Amino acid sequence: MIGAGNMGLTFAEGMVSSPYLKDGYLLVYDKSKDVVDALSDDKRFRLYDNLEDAVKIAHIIFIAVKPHHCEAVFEEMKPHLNEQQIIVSLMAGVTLDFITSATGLKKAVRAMPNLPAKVSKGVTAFTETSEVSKIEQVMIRNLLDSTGVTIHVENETFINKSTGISGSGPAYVFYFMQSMLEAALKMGFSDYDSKVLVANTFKGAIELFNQSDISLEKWIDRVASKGGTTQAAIDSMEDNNVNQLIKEAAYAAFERAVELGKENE
Ligand SMILES: NC(=O)C1=CN([C@@H]2O[C@H](COP(=O)(O)OP(=O)(O)OC[C@H]3O[C@@H](n4cnc5c(N)ncnc54)[C@H](O)[C@@H]3O)[C@@H](O)[C@H]2O)C=CC1
Ligand SMILES: O=C(O)[C@@H]1CCC=N1
Repeated sequence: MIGAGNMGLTFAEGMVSSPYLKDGYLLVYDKSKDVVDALSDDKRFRLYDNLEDAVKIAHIIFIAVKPHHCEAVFEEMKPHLNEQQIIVSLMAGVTLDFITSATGLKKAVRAMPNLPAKVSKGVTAFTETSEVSKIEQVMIRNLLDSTGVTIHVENETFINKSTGISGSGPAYVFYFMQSMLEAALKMGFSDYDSKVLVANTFKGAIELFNQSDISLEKWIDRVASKGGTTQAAIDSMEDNNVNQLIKEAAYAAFERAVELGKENE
């Protein structure tokens, strides 16, 4: 695992606690001394402060640095790679073409995870170059599944699209929660009560949604009595075009993922 920040460490932890990796089989490299020091007593990982030593012996190389840092990492690791190795990028935007040309590797996977992976509730979309065999796909999928659920998508456009829906999506949910929290505080609830009201409203609504095949529209109808309070709220959101604005936000993230790919060409 190259880069043990939010995502890299989350996946490293998920993978070592899965049945697919024995303790001590995951090599972790991060450029930051603080990150390496913080993990130095962690017996689950083999820590490296030298990229060359780690990548030489790895079978599968995960990379989770920020997109603008990857070019330097690829350049440094390229001389030490061999063509049997598989590279799995968790980075937004960076294309398979760029990854394969910058590393010389042919077997490459692009995965788009999200932050709930930290609590094993993540969702990851992935796709790969044609050189990655079916068996290798299953192997990678098993590792990605260690942080939640995984979907396979047919091409990279869907990786950029999933960035706009699920990769960035937790932030949209937090944004909506923040607005509701601010409304609760303004109404005079305490900090604690506001958090309890908001967090449990999201949690409960999602559990209901997951427990049946009923559409979201029908769920809205079940909450909203004719001429009642919910209808007043939904009408206010419709008048303010909130539905359209949320869709535009998801597309903005999708388009930014495409742009990030171009910036790394
Ligand atoms: N945070 C999120 O919710 C999501 C992030 N991602 C992707 O994951 C990647 C990492 O993001 P975060 O974990 O949030 O960032 P982060 O900043 O928490 O972690 C990046 C890590 O890379 C290390 N690093 C920087 N340069 C390095 C180098 N040359 N060699 C080795 N390590 C190096 C840093 O020290 C840091 O620990 C990004 O490419 C992002 O697009 C994807 C989906 C969701
Ligand atoms: O904001 C970003 O660029 C990364 C990718 C998806 C979530 N965080």
